Amino acid sequence: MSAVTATAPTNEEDLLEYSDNEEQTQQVQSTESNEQNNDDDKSNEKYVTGLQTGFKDFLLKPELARAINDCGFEHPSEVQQATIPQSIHGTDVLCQAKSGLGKTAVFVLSTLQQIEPVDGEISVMVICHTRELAFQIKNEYTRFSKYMPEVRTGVYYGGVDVKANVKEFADPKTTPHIVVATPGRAAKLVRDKKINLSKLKHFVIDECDKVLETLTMRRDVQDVFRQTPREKQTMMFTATLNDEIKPICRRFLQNPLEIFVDDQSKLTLHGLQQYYWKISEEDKNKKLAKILDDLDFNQVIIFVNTSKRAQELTKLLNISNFPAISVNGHMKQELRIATYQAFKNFEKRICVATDVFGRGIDIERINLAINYDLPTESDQYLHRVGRAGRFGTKGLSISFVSSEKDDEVLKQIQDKFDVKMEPYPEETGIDSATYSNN
Ligand SMILES: Nc1ncnc2c1ncn2[C@@H]1O[C@H](COP(=O)(O)OP(=O)(O)OP(=O)(O)O)[C@@H](O)[C@H]1O
Repeated sequence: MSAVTATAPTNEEDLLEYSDNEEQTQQVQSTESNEQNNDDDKSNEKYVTGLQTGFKDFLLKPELARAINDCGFEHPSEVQQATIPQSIHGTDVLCQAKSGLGKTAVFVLSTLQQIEPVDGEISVMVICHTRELAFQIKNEYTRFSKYMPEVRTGVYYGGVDVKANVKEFADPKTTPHIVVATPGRAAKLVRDKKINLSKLKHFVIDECDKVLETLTMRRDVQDVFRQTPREKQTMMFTATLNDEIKPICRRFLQNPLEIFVDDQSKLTLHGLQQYYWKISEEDKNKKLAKILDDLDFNQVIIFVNTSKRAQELTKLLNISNFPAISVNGHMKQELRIATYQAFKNFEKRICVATDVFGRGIDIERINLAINYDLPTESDQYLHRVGRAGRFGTKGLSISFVSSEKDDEVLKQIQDKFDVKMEPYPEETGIDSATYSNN
């Protein structure tokens, strides 16, 4: 991980001039500014650096310090150490750091540290790409603002009646100080003039590469961003950030602290064993059943590429006595959130999901991620398998490879992230001690 401070001037016009085909080149004046971050390069194997910085060194509000303690966080992770000292003072941030090492806490703690809640004023806006992730981030705010009862956080996403949202924003006593939203719903509320962002102080985009790469989402975010004051803190986070998307991110930022993982191999999760299994499409169900029978997993997430396949596979698993649930885009919104919650609460151990669950979702007990369908691009693979092995824990991923296209993607994954995936050892199996955290 390397950190640089960058001068990336932006103004409202810059954003208005956006063109989707436009490639912007930023003149970045970068200086290696943070020795601690340079040291991190060498200790990348560890998720907490040897410096043993404690959360108390950040001099956070006592209410926050107590909540952190209640969460059982002992030491800040590498990315938290590299980012929080500046982000709590209002510096803009563009941060890439590997999956599961606590990027969420960076913006949740930084914004809660700085917030001075005023009735009727929205201070913080967090945008992310899926409804489940918005819901999860809202819960993180609830967890960390436990001792700040005056702070209200609300979550807003499509698929639910907008009227209830509008009612909340109409009354200063119920208007949230912190809004967590998906781009479409946030833009709708802004376009219909139902929310007032003129007092906004912090703007956060989680999974920023995904949000800004997808044209509809990017347009929605721009519409929302334009309604916010120029003077504010903007922070962006992701595990994957390519060179095409960086300049687009920078357009929203002013003099940001930038943390990048220059060497993609460092994105590999060290606690995660990764296997592939070359099989035909027809054999997938049989082999999946074998894995579920043979392995001693805690919770498993099985990724497929379409909602229809998710539904069919879930049905089949249930018929075969593997009690499974599914989260996919073909479900009613309330059921999607309820299912996410049930899985998070360990009520079911097997979840079949599309990429709705492919990024950001944090379920502690998942120690097995299966790509029943391999994703079509390598970055998405990294996000998916990162659902297992959270925060330096052990985990296992198995990816079915069943077409020429899959072969290509497998090669890209191994080259890009410099990871040597082994064929799944069907005969010998895998010692559960190597992927189980019990
Ligand atoms: N300092 C810490 N000590 C212990 N646990 C932590 C700490 N920071 C974060 N965690 C926990 O680690 C898990 C992963 O954090 P989080 O979801 O923020 O990761 P992330 O970096 O956003 O990952 P992704 O890129 O997959 O979205 C969460 O369960 C979180 O509560």
